[in-house]
Amino acid sequence: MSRLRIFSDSDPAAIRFESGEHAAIAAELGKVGVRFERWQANADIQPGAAPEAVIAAYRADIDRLMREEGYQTVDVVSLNADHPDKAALRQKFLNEHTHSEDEVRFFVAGRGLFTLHIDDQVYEVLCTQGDLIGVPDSTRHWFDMSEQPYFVAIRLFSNPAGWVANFTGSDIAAQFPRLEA
Ligand SMILES: CSCCC(=O)/C(O)=C/O
Ligand SMILES: [Fe+2]
Ligand code: NI
Repeated sequence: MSRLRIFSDSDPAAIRFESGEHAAIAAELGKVGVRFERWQANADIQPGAAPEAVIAAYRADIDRLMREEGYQTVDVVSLNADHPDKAALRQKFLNEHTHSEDEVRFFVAGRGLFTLHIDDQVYEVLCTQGDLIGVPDSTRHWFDMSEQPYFVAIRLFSNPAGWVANFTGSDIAAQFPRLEA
C-alpha cells in the first residue's frame, strides 16, 4: 500500500499527517506541486526484465507524458536483492539532493521510499506498484530502496544526459526513517 507521512523538518519523531489513501495522498502532494497518479500496471514485469520490454509495455503512457510535459528520454531502473551492487546503488540516492529537471518515476513493480524536503516540511512518500510520482525540479529529496531492494521503475528525463544530481551537503536524510527491508 502506498503511504504519505508528513513531518516538520526539525522533528522527525512527530508525524503531522499520515494517509494510505491514494486520493488523499495525491491531494496533499498536489498542494506542494508534486504529481501523484495511479497508472494501470497490468504487465507482469519483474526486476531483471529487459528495459525494452518494460518501456514497450507502458509505451502509450510514456508517450503521453513526453508529449504533455516535453520529457526527452526514458530509462528503466530494475533491482532485486540479488544485485551485487545493491549497497552502492542504495547509497547513491540516500543523501539529500536536487535535480535541475523534474523527477518523474513510475513504479512498474515493487516499491521505494521518496522523501521530499519542501520548505520546512518533510514528505515521506512510499511508492508502490502502479504509482507515478512527479517531483518538480530543484526540490530537495532522497530515495531509499532498503537493504533488500525490489522494484522496477521507469524514469523520464528532460535532460538527454539522464540522471544528474546536485547534493546539498545536508545530513537531514540520516535523521528520517529508512525503508524497512
Ligand atoms: C526510483 S528510480 C531511482 C531513484 C532515482 O532515480 C532518483 O533520482 C532518486 O532521487
Ligand atoms: Fe532523484
Ligand atoms: Ni534524486
